Amino acid sequence: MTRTLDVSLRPQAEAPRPLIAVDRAIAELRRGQIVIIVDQGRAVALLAAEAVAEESLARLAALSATPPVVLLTARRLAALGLAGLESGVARLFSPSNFDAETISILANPCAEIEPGTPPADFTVETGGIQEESCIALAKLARLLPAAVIVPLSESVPDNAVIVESEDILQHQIAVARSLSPVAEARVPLDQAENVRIIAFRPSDGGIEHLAIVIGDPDPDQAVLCRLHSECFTGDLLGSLRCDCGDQLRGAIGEIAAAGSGVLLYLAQEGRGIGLVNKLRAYQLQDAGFDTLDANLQLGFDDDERIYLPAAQMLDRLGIHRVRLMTNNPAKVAALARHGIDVAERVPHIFPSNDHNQGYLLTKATRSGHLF
Ligand SMILES: Nc1nc2c(ncn2[C@@H]2O[C@H](COP(=O)(O)OP(=O)(O)OP(=O)(O)O)[C@@H](O)[C@H]2O)c(=O)[nH]1
Ligand SMILES: [Zn+2]
Repeated sequence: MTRTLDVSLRPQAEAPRPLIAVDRAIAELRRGQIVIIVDQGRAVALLAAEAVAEESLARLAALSATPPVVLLTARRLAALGLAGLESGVARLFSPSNFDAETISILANPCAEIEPGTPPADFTVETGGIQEESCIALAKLARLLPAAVIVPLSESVPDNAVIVESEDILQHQIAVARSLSPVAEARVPLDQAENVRIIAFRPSDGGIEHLAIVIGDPDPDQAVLCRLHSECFTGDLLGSLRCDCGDQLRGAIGEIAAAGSGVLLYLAQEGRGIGLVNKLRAYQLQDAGFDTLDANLQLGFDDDERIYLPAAQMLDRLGIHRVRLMTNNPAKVAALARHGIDVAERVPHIFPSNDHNQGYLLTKATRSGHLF
């Protein structure tokens, strides 16, 4: 007798305090507000570089006896041709103090201002845990990974959100672990009639991921499975810059033809950098960078995704062994690390077009994708 997936929906668990604090900090940062980050009792006031204007920079500077420090990733520093750091986050000091325009040039290769040469008289230091958590927060907020901080020497501004470094650095993992199914509905698709969509919500109030369950997968067998990272442009608009639309519809068709399986629709737009940053990466690609170098120019790693959310969803669905449809060996390795047995990698290749040939070639030659 075959078993069927048994998903019990539960009321949403109350979020632990650190998850709430980080979620609030993300929202504040996205609104261009100052957030306080505390590490071992030391507090800094933080603004996302993207949100810096003369006015907000002056508000930040007024909170401290020492001038603002710009934080950039080692990737962005290298892209700017400034003396390097192997990895991690750099603290930049300027004897002439930073103005908003300089910060924009430093943070954003797509800045709408005349891209002058950034002043060369910076001092660069390696940042620690606190600085890394500041950049991690900007990334969680799907902003550019660049920030401005001051050590807090005045009292904390009214209503400021205060968050611990450690809570920021643990956030992605804590959020993934908190994912649980909150809604389920039957949604017949043109390629597959017997389909259920199950929404998984994290307890921090963040974005949901979806499991698209096709047919009745038997959890005692290796389940045919696709992990699909959200791509607004490819999935919804049929963009020719990538292969995502074909891969999404192709996976649904192949799973339906095989009888059953699961597609996880993961909220990881732009390999985890968010839609706005992906559009910036496209602008850089039109200026000659490939898909990986465009990420690095923006200060990101080439791929910012983690697969704990996917493993957690599979676990909640009672699926522990899969046949994974992917060309990306890193996905196979990541799922295995998180305790899912990948019995087989099933290639998931579609024809290229004039617009995505370079993109696919880069994936094959530089990202280890197997075509
Ligand atoms: N940052 C960035 N993301 C992109 C770009 N083009 C597509 N994406 C995103 O990449 C994700 C899809 O990942 P891919 O690298 O195409 O493929 P994969 O998921 O690693 O591997 P497969 O399982 O073989 O498809 C989606 O989230 C897209 O939004 C780009 O130029 N820059
Ligand atoms: Zn895409």
